[in-house]
Amino acid sequence: MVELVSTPRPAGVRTAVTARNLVKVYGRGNAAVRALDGVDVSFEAGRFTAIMGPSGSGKSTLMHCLAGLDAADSGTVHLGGTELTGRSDRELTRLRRDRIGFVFQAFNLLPTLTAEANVLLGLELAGREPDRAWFDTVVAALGLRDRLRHKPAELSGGQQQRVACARALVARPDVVFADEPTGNLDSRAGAEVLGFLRTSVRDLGQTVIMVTHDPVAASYADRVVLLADGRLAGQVERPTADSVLTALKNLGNV
Ligand SMILES: Nc1ncnc2c1ncn2[C@@H]1O[C@H](COP(=O)(O)OP(=O)(O)OP(=O)(O)O)[C@@H](O)[C@H]1O
Repeated sequence: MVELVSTPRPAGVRTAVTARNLVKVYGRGNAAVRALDGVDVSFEAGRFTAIMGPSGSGKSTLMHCLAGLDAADSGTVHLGGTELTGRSDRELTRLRRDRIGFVFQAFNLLPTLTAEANVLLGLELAGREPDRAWFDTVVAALGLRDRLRHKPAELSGGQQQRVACARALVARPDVVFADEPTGNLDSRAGAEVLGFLRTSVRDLGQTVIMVTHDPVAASYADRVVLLADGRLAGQVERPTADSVLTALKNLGNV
């Protein structure tokens, strides 16, 4: 284990997502890869956690299993008090729709819809009425008020990712999963998106779990969880870009 700084958990901290002894194997026989090799990890509600590790260490696989996008071979995942493991695709689709927000590297906006329609699409598909006051809060926090009538092609990459963040938050999900959210952005636009994710945790009480390769991006989080070879390899509390880089170097892979 590297840089394992443990801080006492304040009383009353809720756990948003928990994985226990998670195992995921791709392929069979000699070609089998243990992408997750018994991962035990918890993510506290109301905190911003980054998942880091070398290429191939299992970050995406872990995130997909935590978010109910992929099924582990064994072990359990709980979203709050709800067990995700063993559920049908239909139940998982509903759980994701109702309780999880996603921000992907490639934005994944619908090109024919305006920014506003993209933000509200998930609620519409779920048959839920938007809370207009909350919509306004999220749109204002992301600086999107004068961009709502634009289509994605008329927006910069940073603006498109801010629309994706608004779409993730507008349904007040239990947790937002962000997969390399700044991977397609320049450093200024990336800093804006990370600053917003940080604000959504601090001011709006959101829970964010982000996969990233970038120690600077990880420094916006409250905690960094490190993976190596499909296993938990340590964590860094109150990370800085330097402390994250040191922790990664101590894994022997940078
Ligand atoms: N669909 C798949 N079929 C076979 N092997 C896979 C599949 N998906 C992932 N793997 C393997 O599982 C391991 C973990 O992959 P994963 O994508 O979770 O790592 P990662 O840490 O997200 O990597 P990166 O930082 O490069 O995106 C790797 O060895 C990868 O080659």
